[in-house]
Amino acid sequence: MLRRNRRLRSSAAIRSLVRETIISPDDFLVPIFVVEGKGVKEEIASMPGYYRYSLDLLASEAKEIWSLGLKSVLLFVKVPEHLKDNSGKEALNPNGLMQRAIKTVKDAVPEMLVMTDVALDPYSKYGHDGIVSEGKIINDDSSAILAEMSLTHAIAGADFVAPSDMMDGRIFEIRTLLEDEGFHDTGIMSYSAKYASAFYGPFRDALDSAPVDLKDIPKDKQSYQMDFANRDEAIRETLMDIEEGADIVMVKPGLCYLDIVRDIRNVVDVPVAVYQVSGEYAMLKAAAEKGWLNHDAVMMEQITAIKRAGAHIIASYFAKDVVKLIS
Ligand SMILES: NCc1[nH]cc(CCC(=O)O)c1CC(=O)O
Ligand SMILES: [Mg+2]
Repeated sequence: MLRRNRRLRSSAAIRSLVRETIISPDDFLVPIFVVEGKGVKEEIASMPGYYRYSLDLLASEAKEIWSLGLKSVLLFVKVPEHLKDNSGKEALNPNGLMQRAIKTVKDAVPEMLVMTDVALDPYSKYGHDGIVSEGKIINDDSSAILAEMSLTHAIAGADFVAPSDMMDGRIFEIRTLLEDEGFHDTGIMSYSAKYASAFYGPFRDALDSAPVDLKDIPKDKQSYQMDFANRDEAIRETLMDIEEGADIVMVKPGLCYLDIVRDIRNVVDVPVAVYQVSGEYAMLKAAAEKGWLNHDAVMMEQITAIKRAGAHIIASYFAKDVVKLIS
């Protein structure tokens, strides 16, 4: 007898009854960009509708995010030029912008889950995620600094640190130092399979954190972020991070890496996060502004695809747009 699959598509009611992937506010991690100053809410030119906030406005933004039913934020800072060097000194400042941002969000919304980006690029005069010496990013020295940086975040009250640097062994370094210092409850969301992607452009504009064009300074991050041609390598990277103590693992970017998301989801027993990055956000905003794509329809299709591929958690600049649409 003919199987009539269309019976399960014949009405909105049956389609919603059999729908396999449902989007909820609890799926999202909301990235927030923080800057020094007062009363600052500045739009990022390449990310229409996304802003950098000074601490006084960060508090109200956190409250607004919470009021929308979003419970988790991922903090990033734009560090003043004069504080950037090749040592990560400012990253370790207990009264640094990130450390103050953590306290600001926690004071404003104590129940908010606060995660923090851990990498040196915003603090680096060279725009790299680690210490640069003789044309190389020095892995072990950078990992040690990143562990100290994570500790300052934990002391400031971060619930999770999110190392986005891709140094080998940094998860072990971070976990060991947090345990030694008694921060048994501070989690690690590791950017485990992070690719050397061209989709980070708008983010680097937002934080002024791109690699500089100087002699003996690598022009890109390909010696530490992964080659986008590689698939099996992502499993090795991810299993290593779990072994070293990661509580959550991440694939990044999102849309062009859904095969990786599914591969990882099939082999791990920890939550899988996916970062729908700034370039993915900018693409849709630009096409929608041109009237070439239906913003909300494509946004929901992209977010659903990322979750369908296996993401438990989606870091997305669309988070507020989505929850306003689905509530
Ligand atoms: N290491 C810092 C970091 N953390 C998240 C992103 C990109 C996020 C985005 O593009 O939305 C980057 C930029 C980079 O690695 O160069
Ligand atoms: Mg790794």
